[in-house]
Parts: sequence; C-alpha cells; structure tokens
Amino acid sequence: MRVLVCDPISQKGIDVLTSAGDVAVDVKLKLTEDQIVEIIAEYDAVVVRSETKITKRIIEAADRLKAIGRAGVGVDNIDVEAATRKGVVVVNAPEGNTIAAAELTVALILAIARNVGSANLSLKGGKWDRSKYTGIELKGKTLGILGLGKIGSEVAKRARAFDMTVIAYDPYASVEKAKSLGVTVTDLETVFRQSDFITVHMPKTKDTYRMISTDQFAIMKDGVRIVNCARGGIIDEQALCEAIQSGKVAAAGLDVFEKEPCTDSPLFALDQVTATPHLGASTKEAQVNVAIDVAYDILRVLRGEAVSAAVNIPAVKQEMMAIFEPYLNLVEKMGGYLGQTIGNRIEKVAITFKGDVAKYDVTPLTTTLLKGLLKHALEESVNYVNAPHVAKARGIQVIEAKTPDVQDYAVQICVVVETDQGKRQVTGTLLRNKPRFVSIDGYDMDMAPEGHMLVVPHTDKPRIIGQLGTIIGEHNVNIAGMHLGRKDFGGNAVAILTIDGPVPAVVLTDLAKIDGVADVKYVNLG
Ligand SMILES: NC(=O)c1ccc[n+]([C@@H]2O[C@H](COP(=O)([O-])OP(=O)(O)OC[C@H]3O[C@@H](n4cnc5c(N)ncnc54)[C@H](O)[C@@H]3O)[C@@H](O)[C@H]2O)c1
Ligand SMILES: O=C(O)[C@H](O)COP(=O)(O)O
Repeated sequence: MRVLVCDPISQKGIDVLTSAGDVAVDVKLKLTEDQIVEIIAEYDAVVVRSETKITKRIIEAADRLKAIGRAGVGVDNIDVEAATRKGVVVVNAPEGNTIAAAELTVALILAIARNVGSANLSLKGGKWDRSKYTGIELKGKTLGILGLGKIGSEVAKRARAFDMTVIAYDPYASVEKAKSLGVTVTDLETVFRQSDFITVHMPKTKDTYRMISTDQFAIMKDGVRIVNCARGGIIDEQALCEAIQSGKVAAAGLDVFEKEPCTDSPLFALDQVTATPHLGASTKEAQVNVAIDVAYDILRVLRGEAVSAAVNIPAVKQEMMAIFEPYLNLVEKMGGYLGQTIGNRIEKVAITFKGDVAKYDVTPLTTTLLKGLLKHALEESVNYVNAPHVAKARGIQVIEAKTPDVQDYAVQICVVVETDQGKRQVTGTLLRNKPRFVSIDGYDMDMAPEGHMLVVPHTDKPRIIGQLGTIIGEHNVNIAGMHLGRKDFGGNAVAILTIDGPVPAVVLTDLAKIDGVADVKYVNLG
C-alpha cells in the first residue's frame, strides 16, 4: 500500500502508517494540481491538511485510491462528492484540534481587546505610546458565539471564566447543553444587536457564506469586536474593511481568509486588525492528535474495517444493501423533509419501526434519518457514520423503537421530532419499494416524497388553494402535483405542492401574504 502525504503532518502520524508493515509513505509537499494528477494513480491513500486541494480532476485520475485523509476538521478543500461517486472514503480528524482552535480564538479576543498586535508593532517601531493603546476589559461584556459546536462550546467555557455574558446562535444547539455551559441560545439578530464581541465557529456552507456583511454590521453595537477562527468567507471581507474604516467595528481578529494563502489584503493595512495565517490548529498537541487519528482511520479503510470519522460512507454491510436500500432512501427523505421544515432547536427524535423492517438491525436507518435531519445545518460534517455522535454531542435524545405490529401497511416508519416549539411527525412506508409519506403532522397523506416541494400549512377555507395556484403560476413555476390534508372542516390544513424546479424566495414571501396561510417552506428532496 502506498500513501501520499501532501501537507506537513506530525511524524507521529506517519509512524502509525509505516508501522503497519505493509504501508509505504511518500511525503511530497507543495505539489500543484497537475503534479498530483500525474502521480495519484500510484497511491492507495492521500493525506492533506487545508493547503492542498483534492479536486475532482485529481480524484478522477486516482485509479487505486481508497481513502482521502484530512488531518483536521474542515473538508472544504476536498471534493467529497467526487470522492463519494468514485467510492473513495474521506476521513477527517474532527476532535484533535478543538482546544487549539478555541485557545487561539481566546488569544485573538484578548489581543483585540487590549490592542496587543498594534502596540507590539508600534513599540518595535521605536514608539513608547501608552495612551493610544488603552483597551477594554472582557469582564461584564457580552460575547456572541455563532455556531455552538465543539470549538464554540470550548470558547464559551473560557469566556465564562473571564466573567463574560455568553449568548449564541446555532439552530442545532441543544438549549439544555447550552444552559449547562452558561450560554443563552438566542436568534441571530439578538446576537448581532447585543454582543460586544462576536466570534464565528460554524462551517462554511452555502448558508453561512458571507452571512456577516454590510446589513449585519449595521445592526451591531457601535464598537463591536469581531473574531473569525472558523473559515474565511463567512465574514464578507470587503464589508468588514468598510465597517472598521467607518468606526462601526472597533477591531477584528482573523485567522482565516476567503482566499488562502492570503498575504495581501486591505484588512492588513488596518491597525485595528490582528491577523494570523490560519494557525488555529497549529499547536504541537493538536498536530499530533489529528495526524494519529487520521492515520489510524486510513489504515482501517485500507484494511476494510469500520472507520471512526468517515465523512462519506454508509454504515451498511454490503450483503444487506439490497434489502436496506429502499428503506435508506425512505428515511433519508423523511429526515430531509423534517430537517428542512422544522427550523427549530431539536430536543428529541423518536423513531418507531413497525412491521417487517422491525426484524432487522435498524441502526443504519436511524443513522441515515439523523443524517437527513441534521445535514442541512451541518453540511460539512454530518454523515452516515457520525450522525448519531453529532446528535449526542448536541444533546439531542434519540429513541428507537421496534414492533412487528402494524395497522394499515406492511411496513411503517414513524418519526416524531420534538423541538422547543412543539412536536412534528412524519410516517412513511414503501410502495413497490418506493418511498411514500402516509401521514404528516397527523394529516393523512399519500405522496411520493421527491424533487421540489412547497409545504403550505393553512386554515381550511375557500379560495386559498386557488390563490396558491395563481401566485405560483404568476412566478412561472409549474405545479406537478398537490396533496391536501385536513383534520376538521374549517380547521387547520396543509397543502403540499410538488413543483418542477426550485422557487425564488419571493414566491415564499408572496404565498405567506395569503390570508389564512401560516408559514410556507420550500423543501428539496432531490
Ligand atoms: N482556524 C483553524 O485552524 C480551525 C481549526 C479547527 C476548526 N476550524 C473550523 O472551525 C469551524 C467549527 O469547527 P467545530 O469543530 O466546532 O465544528 P462543529 O461541527 O463541532 O460545530 C459547528 C457548529 O456550527 C453550527 N452551525 C451550522 N450551521 C450554522 C448556521 N447557519 N448558523 C449557526 N450555526 C451553525 C452547527 O450546529 C454546529 O454546532 C469549522 O469551520 C472548522 O473547519 C478552524
Ligand atoms: O479545519 C481545520 O481543521 C483547520 O482549519 C485546520 O487546518 P490546518 O490543518 O490546515 O491547520
């Protein structure tokens, strides 16, 4: 077996690989994409950090590649979709650098509170300037954390030790877990409005890309201080520059940049910016942790064993795949539907498997359902293997029940999700091995869950359905099918429309204006 290491990792990780006996390691740093394409066909595994990009072109040229290892958390430099399509397992090391990143975050918070970076430069430039660098204390200030995951939680603990009030926005954080950390979970706008310091700890996804820009800076406190040790691009760099120049933002601590390496940025000309070259994970301890973790998982993949931190593999034995595939498809859609319509903090997920399916080990189904449910907030890291672990870490209680008894169908899978806003439910079955939803939030249904859908809860009264059709038609969107559910005449009802493509946000806004329509959600089940 041959493993190519493209970014500098700890020798301890390389030792783990070579001590396996049948593994040879080549360390080749700073290769271009072309150079990797040329040699990748000779390797069974490749290991990177954040510098080297493993692109679709590289993966397509990788004829015997079985594993891509990321000695760290973020896999945004790896084309995971291309790897999955090619059957290459992507593994990462999600926990080994948590403390390192949290500690650098605290270092930057302190540095920008006390002007450490600029005072250091000034003194080394020959000036003894004390009054210019008067700072502020952390005690009594409010820290707003965006993304209360592993690193966000560790930052919260440390901020509490500085007597800061800590508030956080994270649609998937458990209120209970946050409470135990002394953190108040709130909405995004409140974090923007109330914080003296804001620190970012979520993955870069299409939802988080540039989620802090001009409009968000405008509602923040004057003199707010901003830290980003997560991913460049979550904060709009141009808007940040302007907010600092206008005095709205007093200071920023930045470890990550939209384009890396980044050695030239208008931000670097500002005294108020303290910047580090993506050093969050760069401690001796973290580098040993992540290199060892990823090396063991690479070996497991090469030996065909279960891995502990896979990003893209289903945890179902090959021989069970034919039986499980239709069920996996069904639960993925049930999770995806709930994940896209709930939008509230999840406290509990109860899944009941009824009928034939109950005779199997349903763990992969529960895992797949959780993946479908959670992946919309945690795109970067939730997968078939780690979904239960992710749910547990967020304090989400998962209850699995099985019974051979069924009522109307040979197989029924019923999911009830409890959030801080109440309960939501979906029941599904298979019809000719294809998924069907037979009940949603207590409404009887019979629908094939696929493609693009609009979910419109409303009051059961005349003219609503007509108006829905008119507005959707006016936006030139074709309705392919409609399913209606109601409990009582004149009471609550739901309309689920399948449509031929995605809809612009304005359609949802216009539909929500119809008298009697409660809320409208767009769902894409692929
Ligand atoms: N600077 C560095 O060297 C360094 C080191 C380690 C990790 N990181 C980065 O830090 C980030 C966090 O890592 P982690 O290990 O804590 O990950 P994590 O998965 O444990 O936590 C991420 C959190 O973000 C939340 N989240 C997702 N989408 C959100 C949204 N739209 N709004 C608010 N919250 C949202 C999730 O619910 C989750 O709790 C990642 O981007 C990772 O790549 C950077
Ligand atoms: O996602 C991560 O783990 C960090 O961004 C660290 O990246 P690095 O391994 O390149 O330091």
